[in-house]
Amino acid sequence: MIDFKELVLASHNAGKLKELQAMLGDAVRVRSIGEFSSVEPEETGLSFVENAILKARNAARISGLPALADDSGLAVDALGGAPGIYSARYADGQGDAANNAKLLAALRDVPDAERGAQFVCALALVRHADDPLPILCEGLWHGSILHEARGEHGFGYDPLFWVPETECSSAELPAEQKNRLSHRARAMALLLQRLGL
Ligand SMILES: O=P(O)(O)OP(=O)(O)OP(=O)(O)OC[C@H]1O[C@@H](n2cnc3c(O)ncnc32)[C@H](O)[C@@H]1O
Ligand SMILES: [Mg+2]
Repeated sequence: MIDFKELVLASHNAGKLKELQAMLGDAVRVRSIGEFSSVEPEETGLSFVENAILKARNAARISGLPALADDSGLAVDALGGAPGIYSARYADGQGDAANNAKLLAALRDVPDAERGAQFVCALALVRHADDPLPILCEGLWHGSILHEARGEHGFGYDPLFWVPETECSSAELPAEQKNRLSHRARAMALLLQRLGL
C-alpha cells in the first residue's frame, strides 16, 4: 500500500492521458507532466519497461511528485514484433497518420491469417526520482491488423487494430469500452490492485 494523494502522469500523449485519467478515476489526484515541462525525455531503453521507468523518473525529478509513466506500442507478428518500442517513431516522428500508412504498406501482401498483433503496455510508478523499487505492471491486448482504417475514436494505431472479442476496430469502440478491454486497462487493473485502490 502506498500513501500518496497526488501523482503526476508522465505522458505527453493526449490520448493516453485521457485514458489513464479515466481509469484512475477519483482514486488519486492526477497532475500532468505538461504542467511542469514540455520537454520529452529521450526514450533510450531497449524495452517497454525500461522506457516506462525512465519516463517516470524524469517526471518525478521535474515535478517533485510520485510519477506514473506508460510506455506502450504495437507488436506485429509478421514484422517480428515491430514497430514495438518504436511505435510512436515508426514513420520518423511524422505522427499517427504516417505511422498507420507505413504499417499498411509493410503488411500489403500479408494474408489475413498472418496479420496477428498485440498492443503492449508497461506502467511504471516511482515514489520519487531515485526510487530503487518502481512498481511495474504490464498488459497485452491481442488482435490483428486491418487492411484499411476504421473508426474515429482513440488515437495512434486504433483505426487499424481489429479486436476479435468485439468484432470491430479499437477506434470503433466507445472510450468506456476500450478502457475496460485494452492493454492499458489490463496493466492499470493490476496497478490499482497493487496499490490497494
Ligand atoms: O511517451 P509518451 O509521452 O507517453 O507518449 P508517446 O505517444 O510517445 O507514447 P509511447 O512512447 O509509449 O509510444 C506509444 C505509441 O504506441 C501507440 N499506442 C500505444 N497505445 C495505443 C493505443 O491504446 N491505441 C493506439 N495506439 C497506441 C501510439 O502510436 C503511441 O504513440
Ligand atoms: Mg514516447
